[in-house]
Amino acid sequence: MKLTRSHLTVYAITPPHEPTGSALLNQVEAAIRGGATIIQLRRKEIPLSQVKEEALQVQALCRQYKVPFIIDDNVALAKEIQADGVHIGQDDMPLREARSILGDNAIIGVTAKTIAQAELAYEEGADYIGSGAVFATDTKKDTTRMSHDIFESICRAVPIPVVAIGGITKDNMSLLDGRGMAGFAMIGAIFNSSSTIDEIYTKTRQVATIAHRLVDTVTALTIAGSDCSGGAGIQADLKTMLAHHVYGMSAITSLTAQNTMGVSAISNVTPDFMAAQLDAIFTDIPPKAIKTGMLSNKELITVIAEKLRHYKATNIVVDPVMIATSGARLIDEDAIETLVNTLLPLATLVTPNIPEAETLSRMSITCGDDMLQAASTIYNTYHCAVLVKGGHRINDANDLLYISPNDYTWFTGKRIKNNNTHGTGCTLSSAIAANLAKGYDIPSAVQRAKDYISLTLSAMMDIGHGSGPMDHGAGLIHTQPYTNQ
Ligand SMILES: Nc1ncnc2c1ncn2[C@@H]1O[C@H](COP(=O)(O)OP(=O)(O)OP(=O)(O)O)[C@@H](O)[C@H]1O
Ligand SMILES: Cc1ncc(CO)c(N)n1
Ligand SMILES: [Mg+2]
Repeated sequence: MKLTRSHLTVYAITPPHEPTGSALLNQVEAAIRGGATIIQLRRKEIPLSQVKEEALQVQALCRQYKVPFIIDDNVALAKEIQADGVHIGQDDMPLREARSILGDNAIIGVTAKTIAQAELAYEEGADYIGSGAVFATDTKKDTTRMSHDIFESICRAVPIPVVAIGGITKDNMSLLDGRGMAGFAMIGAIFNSSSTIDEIYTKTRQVATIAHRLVDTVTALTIAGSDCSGGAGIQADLKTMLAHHVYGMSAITSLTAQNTMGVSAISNVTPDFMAAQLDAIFTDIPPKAIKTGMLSNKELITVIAEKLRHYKATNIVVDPVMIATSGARLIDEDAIETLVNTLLPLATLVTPNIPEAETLSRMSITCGDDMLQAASTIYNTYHCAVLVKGGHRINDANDLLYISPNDYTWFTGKRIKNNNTHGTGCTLSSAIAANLAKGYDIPSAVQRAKDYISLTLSAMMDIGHGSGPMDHGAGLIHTQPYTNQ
């Protein structure tokens, strides 16, 4: 079987001896049904005669589910039963010898703890690398823990996929976000001799959901204006998506000549050109989430709404941009009705700041209770979740997420004493879209976006003569373990 990168996402390794017999087979099957993408038989504490019998049984199961079957260390056994491949450590049979025995079609994985070992393994024809221990582990007593920076350097050093191994659990996997791994090799996070089959299935589902979120390339699209100074608009959006390891694309609605002092000119694209941009994107690289920002006129809004319906776009975050931080109007007065009537019905979430929420709810907002009332009105009118941002007028950092009348949450953020807040709204909404693209639910996506914007503001970057932009790179998400899964 030819190895693909996605085979390595959920790498389930059997425990060294327990369980055995049918219990082992039942647990392996539950793991595969739960989302294991590759199985390794690693039975360090079982007599060789029994391992062969087990290997044939587990192999048959893997063949049934079309999941690669790898044997740990034992090249001869892998050859004898024609397993899909082997995994060899630095002290096992040399790679070239294993390759000469198993042939070019076998999958050969190699453990590497340094860049040099990884590079050598790649040069000698390894199909993937296993590297760690990325967390403290009790499975291999002699193994030392590897820093995540070293692990990332190994991932970046070779073009073949690298699997993280060592002490991985559903609770710590996200700490490796952005490190470049192709998957997670796990033993105890999946298998346990005292677990029921349902428990194995559930545990595997949990780690598989997180693993896919962390390793799959997800795409997101921003449909917004260009801010030539880079602080807001699609520039802020694309930097934010990159920081979340999401592949960002952009359909530009307007060009603005803008900097930290204000907006001096605006040139809108034509509806036909907007349609062409959206067709180009959706017919080739469908986005998993959409963020809309500056939408200056009703003609553009109409064509955007039509195309989002046509392509059945999902995870649509509408940032109802009306006035720039510098005070410039970014939407025609007569376009607001089109925005609320044609786009908000498609929205997963709308993210107004205080003035925008006042416009959408037709009420003034001077306190937290007003924010709640306005959110409720917007929800009842447009039937989408609402995030009313505390922003510059109420409390700067406490936002209200209103999902339904009985489901609303205050997201408090520490007020960061930084006058450079150009593009905070754009950044927050595109961070939410990036997290929705990665599979997070709305509350988790909002929390992670708040975490992110706190990092970009705390960097205290200070450029431009006016209210400057944030440092989007400061929030590179692997520099900060996220509080929620
Ligand atoms: N000084 C600050 N400290 C911490 N968080 C902040 C600060 N200022 C804004 N935020 C947060 O940034 C996010 C964007 O809110 P804001 O009200 O700035 O949106 P906006 O007015 O739409 O921004 P923009 O000017 O980019 O359109 C919100 O989560 C808000 O709580
Ligand atoms: C292009 C653009 N979009 C959105 C905003 C809102 O900050 C801005 N200032 N510029
Ligand atoms: Mg805004």
